[in-house]
Amino acid sequence: MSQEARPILLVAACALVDADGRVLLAQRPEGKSLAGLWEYPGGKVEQGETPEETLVRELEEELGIETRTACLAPLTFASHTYEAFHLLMPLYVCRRFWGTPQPREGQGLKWVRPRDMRDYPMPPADAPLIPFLIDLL
Ligand SMILES: Nc1nc2c([nH]c(=O)n2[C@H]2C[C@H](O)[C@@H](COP(=O)(O)OP(=O)(O)OP(=O)(O)O)O2)c(=O)[nH]1
Repeated sequence: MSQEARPILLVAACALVDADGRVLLAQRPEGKSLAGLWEYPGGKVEQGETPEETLVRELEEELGIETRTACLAPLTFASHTYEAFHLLMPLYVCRRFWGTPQPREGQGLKWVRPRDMRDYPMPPADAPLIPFLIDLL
């Protein structure tokens, strides 16, 4: 696919942080692209949504937790070219949420210290974001 034809895909992602400064990673289930890799919860920004609204929706759908747009602080972003699209992915930090994350879509879940994240294979867009979390936490 030529550079011009590759669309930009906007995906909002969230580093949920617990009281011990650990970040929740979710393992992409079998059958999805990038299956088995550990990612930040989130998803595609739908028409008419802000990225913050996307995250409030996705965190509820994927993990069964509640948060608010005001509880999402922008940290950094990924800009990465995949075969079929160019991913633009703002990464937010959320320390204030209600409920305990549940694997509602059959995904693996793990609370991980940022310095240990390199032990978890992640999509290529995600690894460059780890130092920002190490600095923050
Ligand atoms: N949610 C999330 N998606 C990520 C991360 N890193 C990364 O490259 N992605 C990519 C994977 C997907 O191509 C896209 C997010 O799509 P999605 O999570 O909403 O939808 P999906 O699982 O149905 O994806 P797909 O099977 O359609 O590719 O962004 C990440 O840390 N979190």
